[in-house]
Amino acid sequence: MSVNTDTVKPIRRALVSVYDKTGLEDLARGLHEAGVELVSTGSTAGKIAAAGVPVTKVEELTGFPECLDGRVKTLHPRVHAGILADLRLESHREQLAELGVEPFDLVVVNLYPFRETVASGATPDECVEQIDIGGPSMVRAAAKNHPSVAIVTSPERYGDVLAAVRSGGFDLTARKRLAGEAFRHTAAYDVAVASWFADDYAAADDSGFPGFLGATYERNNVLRYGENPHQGAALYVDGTGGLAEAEQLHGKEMSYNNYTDTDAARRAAYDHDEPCVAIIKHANPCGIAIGADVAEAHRKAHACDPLSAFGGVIAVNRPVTVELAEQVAEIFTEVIVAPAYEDGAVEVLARKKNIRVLRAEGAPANPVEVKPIDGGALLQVTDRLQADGDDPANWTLATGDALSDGELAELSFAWKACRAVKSNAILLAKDGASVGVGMGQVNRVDSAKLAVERAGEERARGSYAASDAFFPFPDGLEILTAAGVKAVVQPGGSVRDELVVEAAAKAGVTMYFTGTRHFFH
Ligand SMILES: NC(=O)c1ncn([C@@H]2O[C@H](COP(=O)(O)O)[C@@H](O)[C@H]2O)c1NC=O
Repeated sequence: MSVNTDTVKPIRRALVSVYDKTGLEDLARGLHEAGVELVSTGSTAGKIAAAGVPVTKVEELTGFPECLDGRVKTLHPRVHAGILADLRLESHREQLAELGVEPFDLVVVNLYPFRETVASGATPDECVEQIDIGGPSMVRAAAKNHPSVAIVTSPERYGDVLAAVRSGGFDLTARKRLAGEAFRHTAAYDVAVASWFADDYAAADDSGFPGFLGATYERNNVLRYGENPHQGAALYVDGTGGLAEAEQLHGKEMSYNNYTDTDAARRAAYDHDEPCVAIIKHANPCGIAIGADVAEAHRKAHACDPLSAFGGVIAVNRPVTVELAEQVAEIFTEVIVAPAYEDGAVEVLARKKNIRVLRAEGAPANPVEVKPIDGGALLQVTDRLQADGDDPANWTLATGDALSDGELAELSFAWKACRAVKSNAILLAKDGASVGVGMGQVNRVDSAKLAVERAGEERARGSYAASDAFFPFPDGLEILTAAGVKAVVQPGGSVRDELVVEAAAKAGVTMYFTGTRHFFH
């Protein structure tokens, strides 16, 4: 970054008050060596002094002791006038001189660990005690007064501070950027506090939904474009890891559509406890399968619809083996995402220049989903196969012979895999693999036709069928029975269930009701 020497402001006096003392000693030493006078609070001053660096305690400056267990330390006009004086104004400079207050050129503050304290399961009183008051006041004051003061809120910036001090100070552009970072820091902090009050400590009702929805995201990177080339787009992260912060081990930059498909792929693959591979295009599975290992699961998933799998996004719920990598390297694939890669697997995948290889640990974990709508947002608890009806032990046999354990496992796989398909969804499965998927149709009959057509006569016969929602009429089901499916699982609950059950019985097909629906839009 080029420095504008006209606006560079030398740093002669610094106020340092930090909870996280990482890098503090080196910072203090560096500032002192550059001739900067240091003023500091309680244990920060203690650590600086212990490092052999001269430091003035805030209480010497204010003439008032730190009190109330640290609740009042820096909340004093001698501190805040020193931070807030606009040194461009003669009147402010004169008032400081009259009051005997010396200005600060640099403020270094980081805040009490409120979020971490809540996450540790601390008592409400302990959490409240970790709401920093004096720190944000100083940070906001210094950020507001960036024409005169530089504000630093992260130890990661200490290197920049020392470089700036040695070269004469920060210029206005740098001080503005630091002020922006500082306001983001306090804004995120306040959102965390307000959310804790709204979610937990002082929830307005027992609906389970907070009265206030606050979220803070940092821009991670600007993407080439959005869903289409005429739409600008960028990726933001919330600091919880997941796909948004996945490590890219190889390949071209991720696109907007790569992210949405990879998200859908991980959602699908992690629904299964067994080694699973999901191949996704336009957020729908063109193949999903479980296997003894991930290579077998991939072969089965790919066989579902090899034509559509071209240019797909693959999610794996186990480490990628070299065997799987060899298979994937043979097929044009946009993205592969997995929790880990065995030695040599990335090298095999990297033979293809364009495939994006991502490592994202753990299953998708967002407990709630927020969907923007015009003028607002919808929030819902994330669907994670958590309903009673997702366990075959709770299914009701609506008609036909009860399935054996092995057959029930097949039907259960179809039920889980069907959840990954956009509604209206019908999925046919055999041997732990999808063989025909009917997705995104505006009536269930067409979804059934699509699933049967994609499976082909041979694969449809004897397959296990799942429907994400009930059959409103027998017609959709009849497409499946005519194709010779062995069993069907569906939520049930239609006013015409009786007719649907009758049609299944007539065809000699076993049908289970789950009592649970899995719309996915
Ligand atoms: N109350 C105050 O006047 C006050 N002034 C600064 N602090 C915080 O005290 C911490 C540093 O304290 P110490 O130097 O004692 O470790 C910093 O995180 C700072 O944000 C304060 N603490 C909380 O509000």
